[in-house]
Formats: sequence, C-alpha cells, structure tokens
Amino acid sequence: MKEFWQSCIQALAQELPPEQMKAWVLPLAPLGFDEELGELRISAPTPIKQNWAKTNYTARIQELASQWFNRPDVKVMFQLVRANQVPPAMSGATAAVALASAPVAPVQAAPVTGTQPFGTSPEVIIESAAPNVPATASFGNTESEDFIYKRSHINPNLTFESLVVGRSNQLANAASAQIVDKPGVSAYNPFFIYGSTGLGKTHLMHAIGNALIKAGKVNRVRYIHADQYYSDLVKSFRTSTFDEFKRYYHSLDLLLIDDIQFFRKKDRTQEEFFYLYETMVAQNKQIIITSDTYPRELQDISNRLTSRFDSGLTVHIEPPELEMRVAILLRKAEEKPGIILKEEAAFFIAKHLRSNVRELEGALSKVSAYAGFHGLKTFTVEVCKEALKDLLSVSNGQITVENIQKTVADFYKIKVQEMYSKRRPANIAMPRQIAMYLAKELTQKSLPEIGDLFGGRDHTTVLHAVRKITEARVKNAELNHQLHVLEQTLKG
Ligand SMILES: Nc1ncnc2c1ncn2[C@@H]1O[C@H](COP(=O)(O)OP(=O)(O)OP(=O)(O)O)[C@@H](O)[C@H]1O
Repeated sequence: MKEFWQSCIQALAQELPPEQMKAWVLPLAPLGFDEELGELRISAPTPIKQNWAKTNYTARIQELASQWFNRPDVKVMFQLVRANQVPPAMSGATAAVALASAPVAPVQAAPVTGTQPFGTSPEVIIESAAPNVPATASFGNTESEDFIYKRSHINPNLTFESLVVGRSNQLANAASAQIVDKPGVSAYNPFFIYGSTGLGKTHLMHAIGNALIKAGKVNRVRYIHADQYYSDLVKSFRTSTFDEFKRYYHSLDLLLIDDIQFFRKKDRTQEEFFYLYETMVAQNKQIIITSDTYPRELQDISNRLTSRFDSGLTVHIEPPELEMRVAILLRKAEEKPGIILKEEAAFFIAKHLRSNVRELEGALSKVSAYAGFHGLKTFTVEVCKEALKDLLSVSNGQITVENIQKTVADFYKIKVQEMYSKRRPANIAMPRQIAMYLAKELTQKSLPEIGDLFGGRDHTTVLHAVRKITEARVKNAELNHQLHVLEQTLKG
C-alpha cells in the first residue's frame, strides 16, 4: 500500500504544478485497500481538501490504482480524518493491506521505514521515500533543497567554484555551463565526459548537479556509480522490487552516472539502462555519463548503447598541465586552514607528480601530515621534499639535460625551444644560462656536449654561463633561492 501511494504521488507530481501538489495532494494519505470491494480509502484532513480531491483527483487516482492492483473495478473514496483523529478501524482484507499506522504524515521528511523496496540498499531506500517528501515544493525553500540533496547523493562540496579550470578541462567546463543553462537540450544529451582516472570527471558531474539544484531547475536528481546501479538492479530482482526500481529511475529529471565502463559484460544492466536512457532522453531529462574512454572505445558494451552515448556531446578531460597543477595545489592548500604552501613548493610537487589531480591531493595531504607532526605551518620545498621522499623516489628518473631545460623553461615560463634558439633578450638568455649551469652541475656531460644540446653552441659559451651564474649566485640572494628550488626539483 505504501509503495502504491508513493508511486501514485510520484505520478501526480509529474502532472501537477508543485504548488498544487503541496496544497492539495501531499496532505492526503492512504487508509487502506479493501480487496473484496476493490475500495481504496484515502484520508483528507479538512472538508475543503476532501471535496477538492474528490472532484479533481478521483479519476486519475482510480486509473493509477487499477494499474497498480491490476483490476479495473477500483473505487476511490476520500474520507475526512482530522489531524488528531484516529482513522476508523479496518477489518478483514482491508487490514491486511493497510498501512500499520495510517494516516501517513502527509509531508514527511524522514526516509520511509518498514517496507524496503530495494532490498537492503540504503541508497535506494532513501530514494524511495522521495514521493512522500516535498520534492516539488518551491525551490526558495531551503528545506526542500535539503531533501533534494539528501536523495540525490550529490556532494555539495564538488562545485564549479572549487574546480580549477585550465587548458585540459576548458572545453568540458564550458560545455557544462551550457548544460546548467539549458538541461535536457538534445544536442547535449547525453553529456559524456571521458578521461583517465583522477582528472576531475566526477567533480565536474557533481558541479553540474549542484548548479542545477541551486538554480531550481531539477527536482529528482540522482548521482550513482555504475557499479552501484548494477548492484541495485540485481537486488531489485532478488527482492521482487524491480518495478519500484524502474519507476524510480524513470522518474528522474537528472541522472549522473559515473564510470559507465563498469557496465562491461553486464548485459541485463545494459539493457535496463538502455530503456532508462531512451525514456529520459525522449522527455528531455538530462543524463550525464563519465567513462575512462570515449564511447566507441568502450569494451563489451552493446553498440546500441555506445552509439547513443555518442549522439549527445562528448568531451575529453586531459591531464592538467604544469601551471594548472600548481594552481590546483595552491587552491587545495588555501582550503586547508592555517597552512601556507609556498609557490615554489607547489612547483616542486607539480613538477614531480604529473599524472592526475588525485595524486596531487594525496601529496598535499602527506605534506600536511608531516608538517603537522613537526609543528610546521609553512610548506617549503625542503618540507615537501622530506615529506614526499618515498613518493618521489619512485617517480624520479635520472637527471638529463632535456629535463633540466624543460624544468628551467617551466620555472621561468618561457618555451623550451628558447633553450636552443639564438635569441638573446635577457628574459630568455638568463634562464638559458641557468640551464647550462645546472647541466654542468647536475650531469656528467662535458662542456662541448652541453653546448651541442643547447642548439650547437660553443663550449666557451657554456663555460661563460657557468662562471656567470656561479658568481651571480653568491651576490644575489633571490637568484640563489631560485637555483636552490630548481636543484631540489630536479634532484627530487
Ligand atoms: N580541476 C580540478 N580542480 C580542483 N580539484 C580537482 C580538479 N580535478 C580533479 N580535482 C579533484 O581531484 C580528485 C579526483 O577527481 P575526480 O574524482 O573527479 O576524478 P575522476 O576523473 O572522476 O576519477 P575516476 O575516473 O578515478 O573516478 C577530487 O578530489 C577532485 O575534487
């Protein structure tokens, strides 16, 4: 009975404006269903509401009940039950299917207890309470936003504000803004984000969800990992609650499904998802999918799905470039109260850890733990080097002249080609001489070999650079510091 009422509310919420739902439908509550008479009794708390419901909703609820109980002769009765009144006792078949303690509080915030439509999965149990909560209430109402959040499994911290944008995710970020602007538009549906692990796909997906909820553009939102979707589906078969499962997903406004590659070889899950996909897209309900690869490259996923994934907008997130890695580290450090991450220390970490953002976060946590243990608030290159000793020894290769040229070019924000060019403006000549100096200091190469690697320069040019930097270093504290950072970075 409870399930029926939930699905009934859900169906009505699709058809009626939120104000009407709140004022007239949510105050109603099911009393019971008499199987012998085919009588569905529903309580209304006031005569006005009783009358209104009778006039306006009888036919539709009757239709829904006939489908649900699979009989054409259902009669709907609205009974006046004032808030402090105990509903009349039920007997026989009625009692068997009635709610244990009807009437249900019409606007109920807490998850439903008792019947668990999706087996033991708390993920979906909370969701199944959705129709009973004021999901369709006004979005100005923070409580209602709260409910939407609770049911959605969206992480409120993963927002656009906390996402650093750089070359590698610029396009994905711009496309996301379009979706927030006009969710469900066919050109962007589905929105398919792919890229390797730890690059911010999930973050972006949550950011869109957060923005759409805040903008009041979606009511029924769900973030789910593909593997969890699979488990919930299996559970629904086991517990004979598949219809609930299906109804719930098919009623969503926004579905965020993470790591779709987990559907690999799960044919029944793929089939069910295909139907869900078709339903949502046909109704202009937005679907966002992440994956470790682009649609056509997905292994063991049916063609009819991958071709549909390709039919909306597909974007790639690439590994962040050095500047972005530094920016991410500085931003993440700002979020940790009471610590200061020096820019050169961020550069040091970013230079060594290139593959993904999760790795950068891990490194920063390690440094924080190390610094905390030693009572240090400022993270210098030395602190980072010490804290990340184990991590860096794995990722660190031998120092080469190419590596020195690249590191120095990155540090002074010039192109690496300038290391071989003949151009001599000071902002280029100086870093080039520094790179030559470091090549002599940190590698076994001879002066002529180094000259060759710097665009075929004479060994005397290299010697001049080495002498010049050696002297300048002694006199110029700032230069000495920069060289120190570069040395630490290169040595790891
Ligand atoms: N551009 C970014 N700005 C700020 N934080 C980021 C950025 N990219 C990723 N992150 C952070 O890095 C961590 C990993 O990101 P996320 O989980 O979104 O990666 P993913 O691409 O979904 O990885 P996986 O494929 O392994 O699920 C998260 O904590 C996320 O907040």
